[in-house]
Amino acid sequence: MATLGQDQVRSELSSLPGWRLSADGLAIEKQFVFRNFRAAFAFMTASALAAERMDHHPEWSNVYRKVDIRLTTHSAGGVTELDLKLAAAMEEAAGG
Ligand SMILES: C[C@H](O)[C@H](O)[C@H]1CNC2=NC(N)=NC(=O)C2=N1
Repeated sequence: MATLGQDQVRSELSSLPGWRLSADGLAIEKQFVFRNFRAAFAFMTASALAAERMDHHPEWSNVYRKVDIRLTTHSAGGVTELDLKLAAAMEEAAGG
């Protein structure tokens, strides 16, 4: 799958609140902050199921009620439509 240009990524991110292009320009990123660990982990579970359905997987870490996420398409070496789709699925999983 083809990588998207930085201008295209920025324009598509306007409909994904809190998401930004990474400093290296190769990924999109967001930190989610939940009410507590239970809510953070429920979000991760729902996101993991969406990721499996899409066969597209996040780089992420969790500390207590925060989840830091970086989405990139490893096989393409940058951001593709799949990353934007997974970000949208994660917004859904977060109740957005
Ligand atoms: C074989 C399998 O489809 C690939 O390894 C998939 C799995 N999940 C993936 N996830 C992400 N983020 N990038 C990939 O290139 C990727 N490749």
